[in-house]
Amino acid sequence: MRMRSPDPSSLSPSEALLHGQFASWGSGSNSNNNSCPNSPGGPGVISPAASPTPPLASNYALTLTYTHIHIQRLSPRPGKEARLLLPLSELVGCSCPRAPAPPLLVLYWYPPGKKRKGVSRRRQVRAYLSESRTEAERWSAAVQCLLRGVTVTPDTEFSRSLLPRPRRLLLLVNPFSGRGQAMQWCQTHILPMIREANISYNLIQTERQNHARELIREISLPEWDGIIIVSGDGLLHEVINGLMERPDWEQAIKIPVGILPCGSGNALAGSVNHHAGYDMCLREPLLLNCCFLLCRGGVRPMDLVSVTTSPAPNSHSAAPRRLFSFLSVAWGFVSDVDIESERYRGLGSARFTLGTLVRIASLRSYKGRLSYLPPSVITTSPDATPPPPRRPLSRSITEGLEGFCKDPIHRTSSDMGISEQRSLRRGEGEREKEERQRERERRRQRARGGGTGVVRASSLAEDRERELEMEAEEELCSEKSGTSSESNEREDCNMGKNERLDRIKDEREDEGTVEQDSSELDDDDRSKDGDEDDSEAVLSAKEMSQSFDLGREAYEDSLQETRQAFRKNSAPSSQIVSALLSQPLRPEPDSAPYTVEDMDLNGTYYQRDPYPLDPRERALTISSPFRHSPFSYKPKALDQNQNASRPRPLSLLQHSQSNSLPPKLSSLSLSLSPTPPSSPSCASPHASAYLAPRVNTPNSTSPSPLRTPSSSFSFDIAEPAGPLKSRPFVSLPSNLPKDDLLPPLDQPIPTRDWVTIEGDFVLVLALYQSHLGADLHAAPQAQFDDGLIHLTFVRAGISRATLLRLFFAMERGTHHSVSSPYVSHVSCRAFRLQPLSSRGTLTVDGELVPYGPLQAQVHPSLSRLIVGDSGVKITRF
Ligand SMILES: Nc1ncnc2c1ncn2[C@@H]1O[C@H](COP(=O)(O)OP(=O)(O)OP(=O)(O)O)[C@@H](O)[C@H]1O
Repeated sequence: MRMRSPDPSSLSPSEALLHGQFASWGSGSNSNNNSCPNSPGGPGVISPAASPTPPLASNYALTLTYTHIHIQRLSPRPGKEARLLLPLSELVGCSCPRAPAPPLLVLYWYPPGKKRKGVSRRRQVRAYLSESRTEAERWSAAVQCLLRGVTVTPDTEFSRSLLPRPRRLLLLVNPFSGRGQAMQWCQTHILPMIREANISYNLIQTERQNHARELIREISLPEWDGIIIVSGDGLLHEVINGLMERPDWEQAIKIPVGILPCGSGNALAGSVNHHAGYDMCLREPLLLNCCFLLCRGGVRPMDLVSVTTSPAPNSHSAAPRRLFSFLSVAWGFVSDVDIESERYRGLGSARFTLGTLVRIASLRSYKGRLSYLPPSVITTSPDATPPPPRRPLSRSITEGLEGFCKDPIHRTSSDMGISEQRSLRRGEGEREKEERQRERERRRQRARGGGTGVVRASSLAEDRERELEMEAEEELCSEKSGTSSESNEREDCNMGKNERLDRIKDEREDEGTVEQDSSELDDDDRSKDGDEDDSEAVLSAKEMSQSFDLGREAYEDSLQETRQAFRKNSAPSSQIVSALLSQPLRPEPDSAPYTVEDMDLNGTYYQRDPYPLDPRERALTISSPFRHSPFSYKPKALDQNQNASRPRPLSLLQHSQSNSLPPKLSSLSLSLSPTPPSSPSCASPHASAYLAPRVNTPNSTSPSPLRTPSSSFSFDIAEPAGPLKSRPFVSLPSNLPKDDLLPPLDQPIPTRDWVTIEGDFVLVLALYQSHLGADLHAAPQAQFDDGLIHLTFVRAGISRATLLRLFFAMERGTHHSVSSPYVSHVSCRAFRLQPLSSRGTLTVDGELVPYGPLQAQVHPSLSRLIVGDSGVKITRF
């Protein structure tokens, strides 16, 4: 029992709404208990034969204020210790069971208790026996009035008639979500609490994909006070889109929606939990927190993002498709992990951790173009008159590049670490070198007059990252020095290290005179000599492979152990990763080292797998993504090995068969054209010549506008990574909110105010909630209704160690302090993503969408989310 001051007798009469005397019920001490006072029958099933007064009854004085119930034991042993202050904010409800039950005031209290990780609520039912039924009902009505936000004063005559009608909720349960526990948790946790909060409900189990979407399109909404999803985020995606497909979408989308987390990611539930001020938690503690907040009933506005995707390849219509998203758009690493980790679904949320490790071990990158509109730019419709010319608000990305970057947008990326110079053909090296020399001069002049400092910061971070990698290599070398058979590798290691040290030294010397220019110097040095560059790349690939190679057995053992650990307990990511990484990260003596096997004429490395994985997990490995074409290709077999024992949602089975590897790509470069390369035509049927890719053969130095017949270079809309969710075609209402910041998907975006980055990406993530999963605090600054899309993008070149650090830090939301020039976090109001790699996965709210150009715009506060008492703009439902 939690005894707290103040003394109820010290309350001023103006604070007290009610005061009365009660006797104990049940155990006699009325101490904490987790059973209903009417047990074993549960609330409202009281046996009249039950003894109302135990042998040693206690007496209590109860005082109700606006915020608390003060409980003072009068006998036996009155005194300071016999006081309890019960905050109304921790109650979900109260009741007065009907006759023939005794006249009881029953309080349903869910105080938060500290757990090893996060908060766990514990149900406590406290029952007090009143002198009369009228008195018990008066108290029950008073407490419920306060919980429902009814205005009361000390003069109010409390009765049931003051209470608004009980709330009615439609619960939609996906019985297959997460580990398939949704129905069980309904019985054990959700329905009992909802009943205690005096909420009436209808529960519908979904039977198939899109069932919820179809239901929501048809039902009469005024009958419901809220629609609650008992599942993962995917079912809410269906509900939101079902609401937006209704002719009355404007009212429909205002119906409060809530989520009770039973999925494996539970991103929105993680955000709700976080904004309520609770520590990160998973599984039942998270469910209890969210259910508690639902019963409290606070609602606040939530932004929705309108996403326009390319048409599905097999669809009749060639028109882009529009859908509404409440959570995220992901491309590359994040969507790959989401889709590929379906095979570990039995692990619950740990599937993402395992998926992350697997994907980090076989890292891929994707060529593409990302354009976004920063939030401070006030832009009207693209058709409207352009605003007066002013300096673009594209901050550091284009700053410092004026004059350097005339038309080819992809060069702007070099300032942020994309360093596309490294992928330039040798024939272009001289011209580039001269250009850079001139730019260096310009920068020197600018540096004398002050500058942004952004470039400098990036280069330092890059140095740090290189140093860290060298430290890792050094460790590896020193470990290897114990084994004589690997002396050649040791030499390689040292050579690579010395070369790099020299290079950093050179750069720093230059920095002594030119503060802001390190990234250019770095690039300059790198492109100094094509031969040197190549050999260094080979070395680097070798070093990197050594650093991160996991031997087959070690990996499989650790995987096995990790899986066992997962089964026992769905631990937070960091514990899981430690379990996995506690295995020595050394190559097995027998296993072939992870080396460059071959290099084709285009500079594409073919590598052996870092470890002979299950063929399903075999994937690409990047040696040194900036230097040459990043991809080497290993075909990925379809996942034949799904666990058939457990019924699975159709979409999950489909996802699990995704064949999402990028194809073998020769080194690509884009022909340059004066036309702003911001149209997504690369993947549209109306592809423009300026984006036509060309093959970089040794003899082809000039861009060819013609398409190559090679299928791997086809930029027509590619097959999606896996079969897409079959959505019945529903024509959207014509008066949906317009994406006034965006032109149609097949037209170029405005050049003014937009920022475009082109290059090789490891991931692009657009998030509008604070969490990407219940334990991934990926956008700490995000609010439900901030009117912003929070973009994180990671460019190729990032080391695996840094990427892992980034995800670790994301658990605590501290990843913005992970300094790497390859990682960027920006906010925007609209963006366009144009994948230039012909294969990959794109997800919206974790659901697969057609792979191809996609664009999105935020629509602030379009919907309403049940969040409990957190936040300021709360109305009750
Ligand atoms: N009864 C059902 N049978 C098959 N599929 C269903 C059923 N109900 C819902 N679905 C679909 O299952 C997919 C996954 O659902 P959901 O996202 O809610 O769970 P999850 O994937 O376990 O959770 P999370 O997204 O948090 O990982 C959704 O695309 C949804 O449309």
